[in-house]
Amino acid sequence: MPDQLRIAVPNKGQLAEPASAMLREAGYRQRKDSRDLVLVDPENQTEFFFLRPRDIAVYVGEGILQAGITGRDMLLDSGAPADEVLPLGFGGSTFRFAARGGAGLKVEDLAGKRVATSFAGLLTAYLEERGVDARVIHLDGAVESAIQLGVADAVADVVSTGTTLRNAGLEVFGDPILESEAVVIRQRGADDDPKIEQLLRRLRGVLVARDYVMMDYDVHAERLDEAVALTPGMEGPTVSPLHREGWVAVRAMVPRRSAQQIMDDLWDLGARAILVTDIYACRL
Ligand SMILES: Nc1ncnc2c1ncn2[C@@H]1O[C@H](COP(=O)(O)OP(=O)(O)OP(=O)(O)O)[C@@H](O)[C@H]1O
Ligand SMILES: O=P(O)(O)OC[C@H]1O[C@H](OP(=O)(O)OP(=O)(O)O)[C@H](O)[C@@H]1O
Ligand SMILES: [Mg+2]
Repeated sequence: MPDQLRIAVPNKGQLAEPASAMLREAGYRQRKDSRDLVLVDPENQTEFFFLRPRDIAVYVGEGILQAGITGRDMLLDSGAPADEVLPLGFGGSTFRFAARGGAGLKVEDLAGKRVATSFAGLLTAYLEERGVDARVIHLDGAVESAIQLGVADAVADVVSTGTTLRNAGLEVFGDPILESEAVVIRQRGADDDPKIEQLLRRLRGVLVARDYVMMDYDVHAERLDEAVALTPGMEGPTVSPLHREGWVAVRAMVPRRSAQQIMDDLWDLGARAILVTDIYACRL
């Protein structure tokens, strides 16, 4: 098919499940068997290729696949000619230096030392920028063991909760090298593509539906300005007349995480019949 969209999705690891869940929420078919390598979604004229997250930037950078989901850290580490076009709000992690607890290292102290990492591209660029001449030891994973096993003096690794580091008796030092999360990537300089625009609009819709709720309430017209200040909505709330003298009904989207506080504040203003509902999907 000529305008079939080809999209790369992580096949395993931390991003695989949440990436597929998000695409499913956006109305795309996703694989049922985690060993499937390709899934055709004829309704959306889209083919999904399940690939190692580390390889996704390579396929997209070469222009073989038109977009992909991977980690920002993996995109930058690859050096592939691809750019981030939409952050997706999951797979959040920080790329950081760590060493034995109490070692008291600073980044400048790494000169002449060995630093193990599975992100050699990112680490080398960071050390070069700061003029620190350290030896980068490239490992595939489980980097936290490198110090105890004596292959490195420090590591640079992905930290999420910090549990893995703690269990290995390591402590972070220096500023975070990179804040990462899952992102949609496209080939650098790729032409606009209506199918990609549609994919991005759908994913943005999922992000909004996850982060916002719809709030409805009734309030006395005299307190409307104060109420609207609490619930400004995206482009101003909908205000409709109520079949009750002096009262209006208001409807606005509010951030999910502050919904309870906003309800309390509206209540204190005299608002009543305050209802919160989930947004199933949206295009803003
Ligand atoms: N514990 C974590 N929490 C959140 N995100 C993480 C975590 N570990 C890794 N990530 C992020 O997920 C992305 C993919 O990493 P992941 O660990 O799944 O791949 P991998 O190391 O190549 O695969 P595997 O660990 O299965 O060998 C990266 O962008 C990384 O920053
Ligand atoms: O801070 P935490 O919540 O403990 O998470 C961080 C750990 O998660 C990832 O490991 P993964 O399970 O992907 O194994 P890997 O090192 O083989 O990639 C990452 O490489 C860290 O080791
Ligand atoms: Mg990993």
